[in-house]
Amino acid sequence: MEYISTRGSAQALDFEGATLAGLASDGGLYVPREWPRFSGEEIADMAGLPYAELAAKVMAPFVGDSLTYERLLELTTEAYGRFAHKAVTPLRQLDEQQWVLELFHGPTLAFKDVALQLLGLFFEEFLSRSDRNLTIVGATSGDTGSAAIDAVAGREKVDIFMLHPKGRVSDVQRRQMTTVLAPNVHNIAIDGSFDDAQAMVKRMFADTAMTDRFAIGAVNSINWARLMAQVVYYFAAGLQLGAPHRAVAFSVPTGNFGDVFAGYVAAQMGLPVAKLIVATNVNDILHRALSTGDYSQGTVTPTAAPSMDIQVSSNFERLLFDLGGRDGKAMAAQMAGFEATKAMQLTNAQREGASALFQSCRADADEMASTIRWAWENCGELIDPHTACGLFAARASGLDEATPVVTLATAHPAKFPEAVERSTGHRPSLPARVGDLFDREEKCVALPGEYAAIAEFVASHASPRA
Ligand SMILES: Cc1ncc(COP(=O)(O)O)c(C=O)c1O
Ligand SMILES: N[C@@H](CCOP(=O)(O)O)C(=O)O
Repeated sequence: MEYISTRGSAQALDFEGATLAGLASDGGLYVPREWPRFSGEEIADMAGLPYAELAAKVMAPFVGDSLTYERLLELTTEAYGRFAHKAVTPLRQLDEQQWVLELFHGPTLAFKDVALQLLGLFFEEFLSRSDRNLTIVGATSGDTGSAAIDAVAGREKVDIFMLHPKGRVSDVQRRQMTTVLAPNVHNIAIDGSFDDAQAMVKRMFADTAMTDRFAIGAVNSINWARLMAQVVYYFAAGLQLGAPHRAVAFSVPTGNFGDVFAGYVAAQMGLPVAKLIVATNVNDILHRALSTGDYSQGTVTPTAAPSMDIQVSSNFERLLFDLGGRDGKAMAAQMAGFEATKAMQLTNAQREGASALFQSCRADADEMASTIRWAWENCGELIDPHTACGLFAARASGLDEATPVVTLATAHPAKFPEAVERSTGHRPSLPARVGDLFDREEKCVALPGEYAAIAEFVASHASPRA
């Protein structure tokens, strides 16, 4: 399988190359040259497979020659063996139509573990084939950071620099990052928002003073391998609810558009998907884009779902590229316009293409709180504020009663205990595996939200590329 950039001018790479490169050299995002497609019969044959096997089957066409099928299966078995639930991503029924897909049984209690546990193993595998060191530079609004750090802490040939917006992640989220004291882990709290952090990460990929010295790598959903691994749980849920014979809708709490884009990929691969519901909090650039065609960056408002406090949604570019006829030149021009003006109108083709599969919804603070309460009082389930955005949108979707709607439960409620307790009167406790989090020492540097300061810090702590 070959990977091409959404902006058309970077060199095409194989899976190994795209995984290590992260962002394409022209500033675009890598996507497979074409979507692999399974027949109905092939999908039916996947029913009942253990998660690690399903993962290897779904991902094999994307991985191509970069790994043998047997090696890929060894890696998925290792990655998903670390999850606390045997089903890895168990599905729970809330009522006649509503389901939640629990994606938080990994080591750091959010859906990010599903992809990042595997990505850490891919890095190790591919780096062992050369004498290259990788300098990972990432941005987090709370969950990617801890999942990525857990996946690479202590690994040889990798340094990780993780930027988070100071004071804008929950205490549990911050401590899950800053209490990892391995020498290859560098936490940086910056003044600014997640969007500022993400922009600085992307800028570093384009900074030849850095890229000449360091092999900069990505753990954000910039990295195609992240999304590829997330496609698998759409198949897992769809198969349990009757795929390929029945279509299922998914409601996805959304910020950077990675998780829901993985659902789009599952649909391109042949999984019957009735609808993808894009659920945002009040930071609603995606809801505005999908409902009116206006993709313009607003100011970030802090919410009880901080991981979705995002106003520049990186992976939306992948969707626009695909819906716009895969024209890299046009995409580069559209993104240059957005970068210059912070605003962009979707083309007719992009709007019409999106409306065939997507609908969107925005939840404000009261709607999130009342949904957390509803799940507790009616179904006995404690859900976190991000999941609540998804479930609010699922319940408001107006979809035919016969269509099952699966909300992706993206984080464990104990990551956001105050918000959950405010709505339910119950304070969720942290699972035993992270139980002493509040007794551990923290290590983190605070830097101004300025690119030069970040680049200087990275340059003085990273290992040269070889
Ligand atoms: C708990 C949680 N839910 C939802 C999201 C949104 O996911 P995405 O950025 O893939 O849209 C994130 C992070 O972005 C998250 O950490
Ligand atoms: N919500 C994320 C933001 C980064 O998104 P990513 O999926 O692109 O890594 C976080 O928790 O850090």
